[in-house]
This record gives sequence, C-alpha cells and structure tokens, in this order.
Amino acid sequence: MQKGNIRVQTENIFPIIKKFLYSEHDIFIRELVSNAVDATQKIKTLSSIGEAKGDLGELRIDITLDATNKTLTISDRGVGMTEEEVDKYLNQVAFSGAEEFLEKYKGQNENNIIGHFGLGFYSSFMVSERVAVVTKSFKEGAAAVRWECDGSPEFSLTPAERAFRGTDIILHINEESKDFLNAYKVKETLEKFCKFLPVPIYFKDVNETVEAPKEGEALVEPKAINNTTPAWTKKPADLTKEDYENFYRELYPFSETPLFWIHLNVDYPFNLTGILYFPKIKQSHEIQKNKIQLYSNQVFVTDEVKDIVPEFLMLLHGVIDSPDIPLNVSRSYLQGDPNVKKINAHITKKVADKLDEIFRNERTEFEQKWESLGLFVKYGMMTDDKFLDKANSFFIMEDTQGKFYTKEEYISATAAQKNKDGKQVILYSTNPVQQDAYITQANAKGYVVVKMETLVDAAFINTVEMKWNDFIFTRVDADIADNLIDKTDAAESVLTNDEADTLKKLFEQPQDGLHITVEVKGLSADAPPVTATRPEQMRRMKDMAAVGGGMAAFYAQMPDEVTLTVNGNHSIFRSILSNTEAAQKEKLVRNLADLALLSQGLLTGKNLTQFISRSVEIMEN
Ligand SMILES: Nc1ncnc2c1ncn2[C@@H]1O[C@H](COP(=O)(O)OP(=O)(O)OP(=O)(O)O)[C@@H](O)[C@H]1O
Repeated sequence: MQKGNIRVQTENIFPIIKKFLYSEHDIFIRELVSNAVDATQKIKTLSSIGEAKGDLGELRIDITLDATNKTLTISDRGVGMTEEEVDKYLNQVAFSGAEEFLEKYKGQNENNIIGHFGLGFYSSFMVSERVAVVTKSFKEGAAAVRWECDGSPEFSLTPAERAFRGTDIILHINEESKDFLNAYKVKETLEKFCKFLPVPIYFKDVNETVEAPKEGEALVEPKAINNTTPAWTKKPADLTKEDYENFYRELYPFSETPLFWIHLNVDYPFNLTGILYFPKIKQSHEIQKNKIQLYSNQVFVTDEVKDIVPEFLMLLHGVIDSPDIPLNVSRSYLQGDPNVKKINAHITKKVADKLDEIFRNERTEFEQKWESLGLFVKYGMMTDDKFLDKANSFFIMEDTQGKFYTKEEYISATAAQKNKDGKQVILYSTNPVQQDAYITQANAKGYVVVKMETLVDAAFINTVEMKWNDFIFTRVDADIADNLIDKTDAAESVLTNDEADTLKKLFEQPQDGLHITVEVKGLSADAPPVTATRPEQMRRMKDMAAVGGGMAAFYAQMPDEVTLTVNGNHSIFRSILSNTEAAQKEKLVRNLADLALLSQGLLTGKNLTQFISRSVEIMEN
C-alpha cells in the first residue's frame, strides 16, 4: 500500500473548495458523470484506431444509490486508470488546478468565484466526507487499484479487485449533503444535467424493492434516463418535421407546437450546434425568457443564456451546444469574450437568413404566423441594427382588410401617400373597430391603413421612425382624411369668412379635461360634418405616460389635445347657421362636437351624461 500527501501547499484545501468552487452543490454529478462519459468516449476512440484490443462490451454508466450505507457510486466502463495514472491525474494534475485556483482567488469576494480549474473530480468533496476510486485500466495486464481520500491532503492507494475495465467513484455522502441520498433528488439532478449525454446512463436505488414479474409477464427492463442522440446532434437532412416537434416536446412537455425552427450547425470559426424554436405566442405578456438551454458537448450547463444569445432572441426556445463557450466563468468575463460575441452575431444572422428563406418560400404560411412571428421580428428590429437591415426583406404589415405588404410593396401600393417632404406616410390603426370611421374615410381616398395593435407596435413605431429616413407613421385618426398626408393644398369652402367665423365660435366652448382647437375647412360635402382628431405627437406622449416612465407624470396631467375640424361644405351647417333659436342652435352644435369626441373615446364622465340628456331634449323638440 502506498500512502502519501497530495502535492499541494495549502494544508487543507477542501474546506475552501467546498465553500468557493461552485455555488450549486449538485454540480458534482455533472462533473463526475462527464468524466465517466469522457472515459467512455476515449475507449471508443482507442478501439476504433486499434489501440484498445478486444470486445468493448456494453458501454454504459451506472449511478447506484445505497442510502443505508450512505454511498452514491458512479461507475463507467471507460478507459480506467493505471496506478501511475491515478497518481498523475488525481494526486498531481487535479491539484495543480486547485493551486492555480487558490492563487488567483486568495482574499477575493467569495460570491464572484465560480471558477473552473480542472477541479472537476474534486467537486465530489463538496458533498462527501470520503471518496474512493476503484479503477482498472484497459491496458493489458493493468491491475485494479483503489484510491481513497477523506478530504485531507492525505490519500491511500491500495491494490483492488475489479472484474472489468473502468472506474467506480464511490462517494460517502456527508451529513450536510444527505439530500443526495434521496432517490428523487438524485434522479432530478441527473435529469437536469445528463438528459442528453451521449452514453446511456442507468440509475439504481439498491433499497428500492423491484416487484417480481407476475406469471406470463416479462421483466421490465430498466430504461436509460437519457436520450443519447438528441435531435440537435443529427443532420437536418435526417430529421422530419415530426422529429423536430417531438424534440420540442421532450424539452418542454405540454407546450404548443412551435411555429418554426432553425437548426444551427457551425464549425468555423467556432463550434456550435443547436436548434432554436419560434414558439407560438398569443399575447405579448406571455413572453417567457430563459427558455433556451446551453449545453457543452451534450452536458447541460445553464439556462441563463444572456450575452450568448442576442437579447431579442431570448424569446426563442431550444438548445445551443458549444464546447467553445467558456462555461463556468463569471458573467463579466463572458461579455468580453470574443467567441461569445461572434456566436451572438452569428445567431442573429442565421435567424434573419432563415426568416428570409421562409418568407420567400412559404409566404402564405409566414403571413398566417405573422401575429406571433411579428413580435420577434419587431423586437429584433428595434434592438439590433444589423437585424433591422436584414429584416427589410421580410418585415410585413397587415392592412385592415387582411392583405400583407412588405415596405417596398407598401410604397408601390400607396403612391398617393407621399407627403410634401417626399416621405412615405404609413397610416396605421391601433384599434380597427374603434377607428372604423377614420379607416373608412382613409380607404375612400385610396389610402392603405395597416394594423399596429400591440404594445410592441407603439414602441416599434417610435424606434424605427428614427431609423427609417423615408417613412413616417401617422395614426389614421390623427387628422381628417384630407390632411393625413400633409400636402399643403387647401380645398375651397362654400362658407363666407363671416359664416366660418360664426361657426368656429359656436364650436369653441370649453369642455372638461380637454384642450380643443377648432378649424373650419371646406371638405367634400359627403365627408362628416365634424371630425375630432388628436395630434400624433401629443397622443404618443400620452400613450407613453400611460405605460409609465420618466416624464409620465407630467404628460399624464396635460389635458387631452383635440382638434375639431368642421366641414363648412356639409349641408347641415346651412340649416344651423340659418336657425334663429340661439339655444337650439347651441345644442345642435354641441351635439355634433360630442359625436366627434365620442368616436375618439374622449367623451366620458359628466360630458357624456350631458350629451345623453341633450340628445333626448333635441329629439323631444
Ligand atoms: N471516470 C474516469 N475514468 C478515467 N479517468 C478519469 C475519470 N475521472 C477522472 N479521470 C482522470 O482524471 C483527470 C482529472 O479529472 P478532473 O475531472 O479533475 O479534470 P478534467 O476532467 O481533466 O477537467 P475538468 O475540470 O474539465 O473536469 C481526468 O483528466 C482523467 O484523466
């Protein structure tokens, strides 16, 4: 038997490892099972190049829980280790990592330290009072050895018995980690980190009594807890629509079928595979971030993909697998990492290319899914300038009749919607039902009104208007139809200046909570007699105030700005102007104004009550 001291300067580093290394103790399972997978892959490789002789046998990893003896054992049938290798890898190499770790982080804030320094194997001491390794190398004539260590720098190395090539890591679970002697806890942790590892993993609880099969029933074979060949590791050409959808359900049970997916496969200048899904979203408040899972060679790492995936794509679901992402380093390091930046840009480009492809090849389907899809696209256009450029080809707008337009198509369909500055005016409606009267009038002039109904749209309009130099957005009720496109040509009014003045004064009566401006214009005789509009800029400020933010309180206090446009050419004003009963005349004018306000949703409270009783009075006359 060999006894010795692990070569490390510090008297006892284990308390430090326990405290500092990983904030999540369950990570020891990830580390140990990953080592078992590595050892298994190595034997496969060695066998394929003829360096390992003979039959490899079944390659599997077994996790065995024995709560009575307080042990958890991870066994593999991989390369194993010779005595020299145990000494080299467990006593020296692993500890050089430990020393480096201590050097670097001496005296630092412990919360910042989640490092990875080749301490994988030693993470087992976070949960164990004693760890034994029984291993037998694949090399011909190698004898099995047992290495044991109780967490002090002392270890023992003795001859052992092991029938087959491979390694058992036997953890004697410590008192404070006794959670890991619970089968559910172990299974849950395996499920979290090992669900897609490439070697079959079996879990066994030795204290669980397995019922003997009844007469005529076959013994139920235990099943591996993992899917060794998840969809993202396969070639897109080998996968059907169902395969992608099934894999989605494997990741997110009980979720609705996704809209589209993108299979990522990059090998230069970095390695990355994965599948990103566009989920179906019915309402913007349903959006859930942190649904993308990050893997490294099929080992689960985290579902916090911030910095790796562009912000707007955090709305997507799926997996990304890359051995090139520094995994256990701190957030600030990740942000500055050149690989991470490249990956981020690449994902954006891939997603844009895919959307472009779907749009060109399956436009009808794309349009049908635009309600959900549009949310990602608009969010992306707002937050990422590169994406904004690319999105020009597939960003679409739906008009109030259900027809879709790209920006270019909108321009060619709306030649009449160029204003005096040569900008294309995109007319939009935030509520086609409520704004129906305005839409009808705009359509009558041949204008195309598109729907911009969600909260995202409000922010979207504000953002892209600043970036698209040749477009402005105007809400369809921002002005009377004749003035929506500012062309500076005025129509003739049939009223004399005096008559127009009288009419203006009649309409200029204060209204609670509203700031009213009146203008008399000569519009076409069949246009409505009075139209209430809200100036675009002021209305947007009010909308923003409603959502909150810096100037919210200020704008919220401002009275609503309303412009009443009186159509001097409407026949009703002939009869009103010739009416000799002052009180009746005033009531009629007031009612016309109120009707216009009503259509803008601006007639409320006392004003509304008065309107109703006045209407009844007029009808009684
Ligand atoms: N199950 C095993 N079978 C064979 N060799 C093993 C096994 N576990 C560990 N080893 C050997 O011990 C070495 C140290 O393992 P450790 O987990 O500490 O670091 P690592 O795997 O090299 O790096 P990482 O920090 O990424 O885990 C490994 O490189 C490997 O050679």
